[in-house]
Amino acid sequence: MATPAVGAACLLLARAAGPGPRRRSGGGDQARPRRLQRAVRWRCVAELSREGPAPRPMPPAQLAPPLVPGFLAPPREPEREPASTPPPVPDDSLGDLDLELEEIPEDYINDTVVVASEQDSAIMIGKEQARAEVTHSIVFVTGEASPYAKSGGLGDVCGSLPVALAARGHRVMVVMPRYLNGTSDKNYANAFYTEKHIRIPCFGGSHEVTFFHEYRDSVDWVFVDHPSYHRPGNLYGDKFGAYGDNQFRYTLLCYAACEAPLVLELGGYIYGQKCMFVVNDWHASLVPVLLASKYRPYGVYKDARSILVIHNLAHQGVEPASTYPDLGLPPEWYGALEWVFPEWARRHALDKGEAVNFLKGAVVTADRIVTVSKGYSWEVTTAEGGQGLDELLGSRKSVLNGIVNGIDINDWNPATDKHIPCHYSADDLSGKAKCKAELQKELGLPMRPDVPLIGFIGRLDYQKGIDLIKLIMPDLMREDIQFAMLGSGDPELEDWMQSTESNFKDKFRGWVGFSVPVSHRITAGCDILLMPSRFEPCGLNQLYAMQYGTVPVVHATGGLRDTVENFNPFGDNGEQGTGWAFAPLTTENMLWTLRTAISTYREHKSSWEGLMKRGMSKDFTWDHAAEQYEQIFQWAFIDQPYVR
Ligand SMILES: Nc1ncnc2c1ncn2[C@@H]1O[C@H](COP(=O)(O)OP(=O)(O)O[C@H]2O[C@H](CO)[C@@H](O)[C@H](O)[C@H]2O)[C@@H](O)[C@H]1O
Ligand SMILES: OC[C@H]1O[C@H](O[C@H]2[C@H](O)[C@@H](O)[C@@H](O[C@H]3[C@H](O)[C@@H](O)[C@@H](O)O[C@@H]3CO)O[C@@H]2CO)[C@H](O)[C@@H](O)[C@@H]1O
Repeated sequence: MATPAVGAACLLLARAAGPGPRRRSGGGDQARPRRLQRAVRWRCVAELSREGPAPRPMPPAQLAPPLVPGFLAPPREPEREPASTPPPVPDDSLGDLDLELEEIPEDYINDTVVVASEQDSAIMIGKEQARAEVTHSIVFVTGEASPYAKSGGLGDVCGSLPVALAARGHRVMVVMPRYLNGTSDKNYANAFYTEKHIRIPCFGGSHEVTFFHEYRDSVDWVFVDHPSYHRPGNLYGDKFGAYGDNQFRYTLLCYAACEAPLVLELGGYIYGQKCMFVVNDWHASLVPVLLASKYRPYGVYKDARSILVIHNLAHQGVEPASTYPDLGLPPEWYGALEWVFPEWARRHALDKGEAVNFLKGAVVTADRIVTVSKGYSWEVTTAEGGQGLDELLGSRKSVLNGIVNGIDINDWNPATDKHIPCHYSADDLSGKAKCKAELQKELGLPMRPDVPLIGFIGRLDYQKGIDLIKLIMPDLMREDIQFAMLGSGDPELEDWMQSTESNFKDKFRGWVGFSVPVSHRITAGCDILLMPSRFEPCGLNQLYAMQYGTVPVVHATGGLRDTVENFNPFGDNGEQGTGWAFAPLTTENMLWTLRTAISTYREHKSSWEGLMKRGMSKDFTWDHAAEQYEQIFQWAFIDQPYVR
C-alpha cells in the first residue's frame, strides 16, 4: 500500500527538481527535468480492479483500494496499435497498489495515423463525415456538458465538440462532475459505476472520489462522483450566490481528471499518458498546473499536452492567497497561481489583495490557449477585454488562437427540432410563420403575423447588457412590436422582467427560468434576436438564430462581430449580410439599429427573406471547428510541453 511517506518522498523530489517559480523559458529549461527523469523514474503500479461483465450502480461496500493520485502510471506498456483497437490491459497489472523503480516507457503511444478512405467515411446530415489524418487520445475537462448539466454556452460546447472530434476518429473522454440535485439526476441514468476510486490529498485531508461512465456518441463520458457535487441548486451556486466550496469542488475535478486516463479502463483499455488535455475555463484550470508540478517531474505525462480553452474571462476562480496550501500543490508553484488585485479593487486599507487565480495558473502552464472566436483572442490581450490577464495573455500570443464555436445541428435544426411545433427550411419557410403563431399563443401575446417579434435568450448577467435593454424598453414599447425574453440569473433583472410584463401585457413576455424547449421555440418563433452583450467570447444564440431564419441584431464585439455579417442592401453582388452588428454599444445606437431592422422587416419583405436565407445557409457545423482544433493539437505536439 502507498503511504503518506511515499507522497512526501515525491514532494521532496519535486522540491529538489528546481528553483522557485519562474516564467516559461526556452529550450534551456529542459535539461533539468530530463536529468531528474533519468535519476529516478518512479512508477506507481496502480492497482485497478477489473470492471465486471455488466456495469451497475455503486454499492458502498465494494470500494476498491484507494489510489494515491499524482504518481500513477499506466498498468503496462501496450503494444502499438491503432487507437480504434487499443491493446488489452494485461492481467498481471492487477493487484495491490505498489511502487516500483522502473522505466516509464518512452514510446507510450496511443495516437496513430489513420488514412482517410472511402470505407471509413460516415454519413453526417447528408454530408460525408471527414476523418482526421492523425488521431489522438483527447481528454476534455469541464464544469458542464450538455445534456448532463448546462448553465450556458460552456455546456453546449462541451456537449458537442467532443462528439465532433470522436466522429473524426479521435478517442475522446469528457471528465465532469456527477451533479445530483434531485431534479435532473435522470440525466446520469445511463452512467455506471466503474469501481475505480482514488484518494485526493488536498484541503487538509484525503478525499475519496469515484468515477461513473457512459459511452455515448463514441465518446467516453466520465463523471467524477463526490458528495460535494450532490446538492439542490444550480451547478455553481443557488439563490444565496456562488457556493463557498467551489474551489474545493473543482480542485477535486482537476485531480480526478489527471488520474482518469491512467486508471480507467474504458472499453477495456486505459487512455494512457500521451493525451491531449482540453481544459475548459477556470473549473479545469488546475489540470495543466498539476501536469507541470506533480506529474512531469516524475516522467509521467511528459508526452501529454494541454490546451486551455477560454470561454469567458469573466470567471477566473479567484480565492484568497491563504487557500493555496489547500490545493495540495508544491509550495514553490505558488507563483503560477499568484494574483494580486489592483489597489482600487481591495476591500480595505490592510487588504494586500493577495489571491490565487486558477485561470491564471492555466494561462501560465498550458501548452496552448484557444479562445472561442478570433475576435476574442485579440480582445483578451487588451486592457478593455483582458479582465486583468491581458498582459499575461499578450505574453503568450505565440500560442494563442481563436476558433469560433460550432452548433450541434442534431439539436438545433429547424427541419428536425423536436421542441418546435412546425418544421421548416430555407426552401420552405412556411413553418416559421406557424412557429411564430404558436409562440405568441404559448406566451399569451396577440397572435399577429405582421408584428415584428423580438427575442432575447440568455443568462441575466452584466455581460449580456440586459441593463441596456431595460433602459430602451420604454421607447421600444411605444413601437408596434412584441418582445419575448427568456433568462435567469440576477434577481433584480428577473423582477424587472416580471414587472415589465405586467405593465405591457400585450407586448412583453418575461419568461424567468431556464428552459431548453422554450429557448428553441423563441429562437424559431421570433423574427429578430437581440444580443447587446458588453463582451461576447463567441455567442451561440446568434448562430442558432441564423440557423432558424431569425435575424440577429448584436453589439459588434468578440464572436458576435466575427459571425454576424452586417446587412448591406447595396453590395457588389446584390444584397449582403445576415443581420446587424452595431457599435459602439450605446442605448441610442441599439434603438436606432433595432428600428432599422423593424422597418426592413415591415417595408422590405424580399430583403428580409434574403437576410433570413443567407443566415440559414451559413455552415456553422462543429466539423469545421473540430478541424481547426486538430491543427492546434498538431502544433501542441510539435512543441515541447511546459516545464519550468
Ligand atoms: N434561461 C435559459 N433557458 C434556456 N437556455 C438558456 C437560458 N439562458 C441561456 N441559455 C442557453 O445557454 C446558451 C448560452 O450560450 P452563449 O454562448 O450565448 O452564452 P454564455 O455566456 O453562456 O457562454 C460562454 O461560453 C460560450 C461557449 O464558448 C460562448 O459562446 C459565450 O460567448 C460565453 O460567454 C445557449 O444555448 C442558450 O440557449
Ligand atoms: O455556461 C455558462 C457559463 O458557465 C460558467 O460560468 C460560471 C462560473 O464559472 C461560475 O464560477 C459561476 O460564476 C459565479 C462567480 O464565480 C461568482 O464570483 C459570482 O460572480 O457569481 C457568478 C454566478 O454565480 O457561475 C457562472 C455561470 O453563471 C463558465 O465559466 C462560463 O464560461 C459560461 O459562460
